[in-house]
Amino acid sequence: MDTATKQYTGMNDHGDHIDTGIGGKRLVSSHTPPPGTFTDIPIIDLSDAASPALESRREIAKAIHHACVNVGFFYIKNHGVPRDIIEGCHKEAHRFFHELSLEDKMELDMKKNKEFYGYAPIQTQMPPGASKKRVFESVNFGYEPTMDLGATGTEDNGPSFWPPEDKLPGFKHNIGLYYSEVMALSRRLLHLFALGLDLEEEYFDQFCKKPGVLLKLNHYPAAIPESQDTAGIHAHSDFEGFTILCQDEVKSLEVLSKDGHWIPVDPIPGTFVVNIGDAMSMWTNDLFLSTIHRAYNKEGKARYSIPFFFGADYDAVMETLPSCVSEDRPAKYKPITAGEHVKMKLNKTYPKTAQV
Ligand SMILES: O=C(O)CCC(=O)C(=O)O
Ligand SMILES: [Fe+2]
Repeated sequence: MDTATKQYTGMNDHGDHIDTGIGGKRLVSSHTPPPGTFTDIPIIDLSDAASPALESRREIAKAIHHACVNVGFFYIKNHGVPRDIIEGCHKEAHRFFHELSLEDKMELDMKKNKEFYGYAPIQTQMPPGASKKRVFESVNFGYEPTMDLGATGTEDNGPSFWPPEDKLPGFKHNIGLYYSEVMALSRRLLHLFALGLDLEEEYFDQFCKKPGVLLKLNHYPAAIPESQDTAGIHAHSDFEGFTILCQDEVKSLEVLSKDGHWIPVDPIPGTFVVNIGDAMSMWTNDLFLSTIHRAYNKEGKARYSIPFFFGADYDAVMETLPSCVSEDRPAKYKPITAGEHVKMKLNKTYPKTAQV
């Protein structure tokens, strides 16, 4: 098949609706979008994110707020993460997936880690109890205060599985450089979210002392040996507060618009994609959209992506934000700790008996 016209065949999410992670339904339209339909993901310039002028910060916060309410996805440029550190992280992702044997990778098997850190392989067979195969491989690394310049303590949320230094020298160091940068960027974004929501700029800091964050390396191979499957990740919303996604140059990612159309989120050099996750949607009483997205192999090429999921401290109680409730908009969600919410989702996504 011509790769340019390759159809989406990978996963069973092409019905007339998709369930969100928090009890809602999103329609999927079978019609092409009418002319004038919003199909662009906004690009927000963060050059002034740390400007001493409150008005400049407020301008950016307004643009972010608008994107969160209307799309749930936006690109950020001039985000401050050095290019060589991003390239270094991509290089390490490549080394992880190609220089380690499957046996080495399985030493880090996520099924053996209480916190869902570690490696999850491609599945060529449907595992018992699973509703979907996992047609990509990935590895997750949890919060480490040594990789957080804003850390106020020295505790992690449980140890990650890192590949041994003699197997992949320099891996942890280079991933750590990227980790620290996206942690710092996340903390800047939190201030902008707060400002846009008419809260004190530092409002979220109290809930993010030992945050539930996860850096994930994804590899979607060009072809899966002995399988008809194409690599991809099925339509889903992310669980945490928000995600900072670093893509390579291969086109693959799509988001479901409010009116039910799949919109490409093609890579733009020098940018990250930010998307709202379920926790932020709950926290804002559904004001911010945790948008359904998927990635599949449209170009017939191997692809790597690096999402960084940012969630509040596991013991932080997410109670609907004061600026997001009103008489016409009563609170929809009961208070829940960020940990309870995320663990419930992770348990469903990666059951210890059958990873999906
Ligand atoms: O690979 C991508 O572009 C998206 C990955 C993703 O959505 C995820 O890992 O949650
Ligand atoms: Fe995702």
